[in-house]
Amino acid sequence: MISNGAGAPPARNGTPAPPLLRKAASLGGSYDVAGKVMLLGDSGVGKTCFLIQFKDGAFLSGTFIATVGIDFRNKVVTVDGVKVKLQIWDTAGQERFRSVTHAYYRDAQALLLLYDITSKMSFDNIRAWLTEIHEYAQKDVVIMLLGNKADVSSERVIRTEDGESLAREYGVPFMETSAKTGMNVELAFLAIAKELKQRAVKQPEEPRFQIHDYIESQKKRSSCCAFL
Ligand SMILES: Nc1nc2c(ncn2[C@@H]2O[C@H](COP(=O)(O)OP(=O)(O)OP(=O)(O)O)[C@@H](O)[C@H]2O)c(=O)[nH]1
Ligand SMILES: [Mg+2]
Repeated sequence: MISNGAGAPPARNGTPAPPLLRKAASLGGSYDVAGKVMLLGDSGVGKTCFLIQFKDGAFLSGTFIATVGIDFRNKVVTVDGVKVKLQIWDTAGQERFRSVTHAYYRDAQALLLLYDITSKMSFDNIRAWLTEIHEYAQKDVVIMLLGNKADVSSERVIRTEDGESLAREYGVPFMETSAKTGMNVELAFLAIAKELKQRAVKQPEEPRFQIHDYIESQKKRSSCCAFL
């Protein structure tokens, strides 16, 4: 069994606890595993709304207030009986804050890279974001590509297939999301939590968690686009 974080986790089968798990326990608090997730993508794609939808189940409509610099929220999710504390960093998409956010890439275990399905520019900039990620993030960082604002089908300019093929090219999982309706928002974070949990507490006989397969089997698809 895994400790609730109040003390050192017990050794399983005589093997010491993996580093992520040990670190979480030594920090105290009621969780078993901790990990840092960063939200990335152009200004206005919906990163802050995506985080608020996950954290509070609410949608920030009305005037768009661009994030200044960087901010974070914590949320603990339970996956397969293990409590995973996600420290979610919400970055500013505006170019002038780029040097501030670069400094945070190195510490992140997972990156959620968003574009807006109603903005071609935000989609075209994904390649540049991936170049930055490869430059500044850890080699084994988990990356997920998300096409946000899937609720606005009337203004869609990026087809689902375009997102899928870009994700395939870079070997990253993909889905369309909506910070407004909540579509696939929780799933994105749960998939990350499952991956982090597996990395921290995987038993030798346990099959490796396949994030691509998990997302493909769980994701909801937006019903639209037949006309595109
Ligand atoms: N319809 C719809 N609108 C959204 C969605 N997500 C965000 N928005 C709207 O898009 C605008 C920008 O959202 P933010 O979450 O502030 O964008 P951001 O990516 O955090 O932008 P920066 O902080 O500048 O990087 C706001 O007006 C939101 O209400 C969505 O899924 N659907
Ligand atoms: Mg923001």
